[in-house]
Amino acid sequence: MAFVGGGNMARAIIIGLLAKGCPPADITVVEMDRDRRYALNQDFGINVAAELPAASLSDVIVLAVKPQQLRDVAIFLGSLLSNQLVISIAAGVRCSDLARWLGNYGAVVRVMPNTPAQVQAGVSALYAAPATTPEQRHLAGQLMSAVGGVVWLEDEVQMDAVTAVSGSGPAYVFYFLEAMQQAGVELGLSAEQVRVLAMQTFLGAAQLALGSEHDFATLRQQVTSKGGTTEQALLSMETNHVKDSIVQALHAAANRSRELGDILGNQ
Ligand SMILES: NC(=O)C1=CN([C@@H]2O[C@H](COP(=O)(O)OP(=O)(O)OC[C@H]3O[C@@H](n4cnc5c(N)ncnc54)[C@H](O)[C@@H]3O)[C@@H](O)[C@H]2O)C=CC1
Ligand SMILES: O=C(O)[C@@H]1CCC=N1
Repeated sequence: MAFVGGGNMARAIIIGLLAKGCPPADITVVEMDRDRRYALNQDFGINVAAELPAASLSDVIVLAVKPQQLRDVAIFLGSLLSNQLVISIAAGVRCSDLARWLGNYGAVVRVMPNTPAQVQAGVSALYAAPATTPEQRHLAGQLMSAVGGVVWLEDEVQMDAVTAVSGSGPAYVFYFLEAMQQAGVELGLSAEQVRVLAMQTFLGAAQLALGSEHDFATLRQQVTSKGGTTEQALLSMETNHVKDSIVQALHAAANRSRELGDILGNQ
């Protein structure tokens, strides 16, 4: 398989694939930045190249450049395609626009992964363009399930919501962890102590929810003793409209995904 663009997200998927046992020789990355290219080769022993034709030798080509860089890449790549599956992980960009840029090439699957792919704990949503074959859909699902969970979408419009929830999601978790670390330090713990406490709390809570039949609200109530400490924390969050802010933030992310699709699709 080949990746076009060897930045943060491609790197995360590649690390996950290698840890899963994918041979380094099976991965090629086309990366235009010389330092990044060199680092990818040094760190992982994978094939690297500066020019797009190297990617067209692969059966699966994952487009992992920024959404704003995708059109130029696709226009060039289109003339090099024969029968490959093209996967795009770019936020916002719709399958129909990508297929058009590729020269009306329909074997396109749109994927929204996230960076925990690096530790095979990612989650990806996939949407296959109508012209893809069952084998191509299977291949895309296989690739992404090597680095985490997979959810297929019937309606591409849902990709904006997925991007807001799980694509950007790890950043919200880290933001919350940063806040917990700041507070923990202010309250007298060392940064390292809070790091462990906060991380394990997130992991443990997610694992608890995963194995539970209860909804999130019930699990929250199970922590919240009447007249206790959690009640005060949650009261403070309610007073400060924390939940509303988070809801608004996800709407802003989904809006941006839609907007990127509109702007870039009009080019
Ligand atoms: N970072 C994340 O958590 C996620 C990112 N995505 C999507 O993944 C894509 C990549 O995002 P990041 O990895 O964060 O960006 P990034 O900026 O770290 O990586 C993009 C890479 O593409 C390279 N590049 C640009 N034009 C190129 C060309 N013509 N040929 C070869 N290489 C080229 C750049 O040098 C850079 O290394 C974006 O479209 C983004 O929407 C999707 C899900 C999550
Ligand atoms: O921030 C972004 O645009 C990309 C897409 C989802 C996560 N990172």
